[in-house]
Amino acid sequence: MSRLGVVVNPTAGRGRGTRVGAAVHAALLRRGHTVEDLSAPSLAAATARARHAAVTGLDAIVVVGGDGMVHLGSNVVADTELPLGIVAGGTGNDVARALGLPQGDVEASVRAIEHGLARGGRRIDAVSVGPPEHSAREWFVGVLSCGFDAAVNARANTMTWPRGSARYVRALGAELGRFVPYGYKLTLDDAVWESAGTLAAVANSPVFGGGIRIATDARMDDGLLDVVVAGPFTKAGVLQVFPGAYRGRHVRHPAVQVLRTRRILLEPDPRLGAIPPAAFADGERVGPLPLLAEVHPGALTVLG
Ligand SMILES: Nc1ncnc2c1ncn2[C@@H]1O[C@H](COP(=O)(O)OP(=O)(O)OP(=O)(O)O)[C@@H](O)[C@H]1O
Repeated sequence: MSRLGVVVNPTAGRGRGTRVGAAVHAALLRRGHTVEDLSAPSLAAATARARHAAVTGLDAIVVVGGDGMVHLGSNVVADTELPLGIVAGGTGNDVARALGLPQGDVEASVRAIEHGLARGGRRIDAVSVGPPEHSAREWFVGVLSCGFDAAVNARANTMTWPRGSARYVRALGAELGRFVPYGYKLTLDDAVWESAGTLAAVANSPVFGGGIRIATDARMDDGLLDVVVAGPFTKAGVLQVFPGAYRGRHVRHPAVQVLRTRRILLEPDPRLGAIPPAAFADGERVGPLPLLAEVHPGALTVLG
């Protein structure tokens, strides 16, 4: 039987988090595990609690929620031997989906976690990111983006209505009205991409934004990042290409390129276009460019 630190996001899945969290606790206790509740009123407070508990001899950290909770868990256990269990109960479960983990099914998630505890878990890549001039880094496991979608995400976070995906549609309309192409300089292992552009996404996993297949060939255990860049679309072009991205069709567009690298320096280039929006990774705000991101092969152990 294991000693598990469980972090629940009460707001995940449109407010269903508390109920799902209670079901996870009950299921783990029923199966004889010791459960330590590490949930807190905010993401930052929950991260701090989980970090503190991680050094007290837990067998795993288990997060309950969406991609934001996977982000939290990754930032606690990446580059350590402590494994991460995921009970996917968010509105966006892109990382769980990419890993083939159950979604919205507590019993199946608990079985997957126990399977991982018994078999030792699965190693996947994690990505460190931070300002190039400082050594401070945070981790992500899904996709980092500093393109148009990041501007939409930031705008949606300032809105209180409507709820769910309708909020993103409203934010998209608002951002499209003021959209001008951004100026980028991206320095990869073997190439430099300097261009006006609409999209710059650094993908460790193939899907983000609640099902957008941004980097169809990205693998979470290949030691590589798939960098998806798109040239300067018009507003009409954005509207034309965006819906196809849910099926990964955008990569066929001549203005879209997919590059591969282990390390990438993302910088604004004001000569080429507007300052790109602050980056989001796993749906959480990271910060403005410049940013340096680097993949760490096998740095995260996931149960399941
Ligand atoms: N007590 C809390 N613990 C953790 N995260 C919280 C808490 N309260 C609010 N949040 C917020 O919840 C967001 C993450 O939600 P998560 O990804 O787990 O679920 P979700 O339903 O998929 O969310 P969304 O679709 O809104 O991104 C974070 O941005 C975080 O700031």
